[in-house]
Amino acid sequence: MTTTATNERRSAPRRLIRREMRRDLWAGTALVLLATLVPTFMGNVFWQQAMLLAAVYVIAAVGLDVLRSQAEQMSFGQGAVLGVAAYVAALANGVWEEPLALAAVYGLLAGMVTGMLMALPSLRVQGYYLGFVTLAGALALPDLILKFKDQTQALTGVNVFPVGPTEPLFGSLNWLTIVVTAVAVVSLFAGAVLRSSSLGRAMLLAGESPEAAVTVGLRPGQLRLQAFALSSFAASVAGVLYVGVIQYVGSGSFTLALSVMLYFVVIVGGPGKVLGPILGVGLLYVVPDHLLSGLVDYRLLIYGAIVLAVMFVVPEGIAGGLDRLVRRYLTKGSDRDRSLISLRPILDAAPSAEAAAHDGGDAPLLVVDEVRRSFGSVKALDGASMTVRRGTVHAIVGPNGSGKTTLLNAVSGLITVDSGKVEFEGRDVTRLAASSRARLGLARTFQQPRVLNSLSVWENIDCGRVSDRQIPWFEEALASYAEEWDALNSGVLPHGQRRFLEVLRALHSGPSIVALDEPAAGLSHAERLEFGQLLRDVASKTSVTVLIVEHDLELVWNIADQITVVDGGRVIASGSPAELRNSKTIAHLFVGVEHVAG
Ligand SMILES: Nc1ncnc2c1ncn2[C@@H]1O[C@H](COP(=O)(O)OP(=O)(O)OP(=O)(O)O)[C@@H](O)[C@H]1O
Repeated sequence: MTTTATNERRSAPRRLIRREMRRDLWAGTALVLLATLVPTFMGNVFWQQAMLLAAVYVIAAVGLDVLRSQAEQMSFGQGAVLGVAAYVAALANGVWEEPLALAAVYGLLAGMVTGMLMALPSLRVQGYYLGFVTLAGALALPDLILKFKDQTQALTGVNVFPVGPTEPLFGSLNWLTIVVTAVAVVSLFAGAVLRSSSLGRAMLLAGESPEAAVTVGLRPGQLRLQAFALSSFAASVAGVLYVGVIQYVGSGSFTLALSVMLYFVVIVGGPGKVLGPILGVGLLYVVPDHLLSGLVDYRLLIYGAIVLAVMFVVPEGIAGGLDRLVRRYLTKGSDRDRSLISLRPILDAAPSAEAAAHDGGDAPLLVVDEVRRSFGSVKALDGASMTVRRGTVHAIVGPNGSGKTTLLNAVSGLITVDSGKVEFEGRDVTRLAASSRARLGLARTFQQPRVLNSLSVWENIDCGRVSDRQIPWFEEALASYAEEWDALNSGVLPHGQRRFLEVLRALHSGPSIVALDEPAAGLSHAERLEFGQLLRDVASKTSVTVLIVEHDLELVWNIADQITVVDGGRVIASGSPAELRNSKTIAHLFVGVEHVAG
């Protein structure tokens, strides 16, 4: 068999930061430097402090953006994490009289613990439910500070005098200004590096489609916790720096309004964009609090109006809107002009000896034994059994609602079964999670291709690759397209090409079997013919077994070695197309089969 475990490094495009982010990173760096250093060198202490606080908010917003747009998690509690870190650092230095460095460490630890406590519910709930849980954290913090007023000195607040860091070095320039500015710039770069990394792509896939993520071996819960840890770290760093800038914390310092502002900063600024946090902080903090300082009591009202206006005009946020404009007017040519993707030349690169190679001899690759699964009173699988041989194209067919997709889900582990057994490569995987099955070589595609439009074609193919399994010649052939496909935006791919992309992604994980759910749905007649031949070649040239659920019987009859017919959750017939062609048992299920089979 060609699938091997190897530590060879892939010859994929390697870059620390995605090309299209670099311009924004330099612009963001320039904006941060200008905002903090111009008032500093002009000796304007008021604006110096205002801009340092804005930089602190940028740091927290970059972290929240990782959570919001990379991991697709909703948190309204970022202000509380920042607040706990700030409060503990202030208490440690101002009350317990610990040195500044140790106080900062206490603050960071307290913020991280708070963030991770808020993250735990993300293992069970997501979306708005998670948002509400984190909102409770943001609501509770001011009350908790008051409740423990003796310990928190809530009535007087805590003053901190970071003498060393605020000592002038040159004019108004001090270490605090240098550190806050540097950390804000570093946070922009760190966010961009994360987005460009395989970890960032894995987070994105797990956030947008947890189902697709587990089928390439990712663990979405773990990735969500990692995203929370990163964003909590950013908020905690921001909290500690907040104490240096404001030099005071009190019960009213970290109200819900702070969490709301940070969330809106991300949404209004442009989720997933380098410049988003900077533009968001500019519009939602600097404008209402300083440029319109007389209206500060109407802060929430101003936020609301700005959010509504921006969402109406540029739903993708200001940075997203700017990006669209730049693409439209400044980018020469477009992805639409490029040749799109193809599997054919890659499969044609197969060495001729490949077809015969199968580890494991004649032993079946996959055995499904008497599997049952009910949804309420519906018996989706009612004792279904099936044996899939290596290197074959094996089709599952049956009428609508007969249990085909459920059978595929039981095989790939996307659902648990009530009883019965699933064996893969001789191993009982019935109780194994989908991600673990994927790591063993069980790949999967979906009825609706799970393609991440914000990533390039190559990044989508390479998305969340977690094991070292690979088909060496396939990787070599694929790598020759890596540069070209890395420059191709997957958002422009038509439906049929998105299917190819999913198959490429599945094969890129070096599977023993690839399970495809209705791959021909939505394809034109010509595309179906091409796709059928490609699947045939996948089985014969890569030794990867193809398990396919399909309604298109013409396709099935033309490419399948074995067909399993499902009805009412049971397997009612199984055999080669020749064996099934004249079966009276199933003829009534497929009007026109004989005609199709010709
Ligand atoms: N998550 C679920 N909750 C409730 N019922 C479900 C669920 N998944 C499947 N079912 C039911 O189980 C039965 C089998 O569904 P399944 O999707 O496996 O059929 P199918 O053969 O793939 O159908 P189709 O060809 O229309 O895609 C159907 O009655 C369906 O309504």
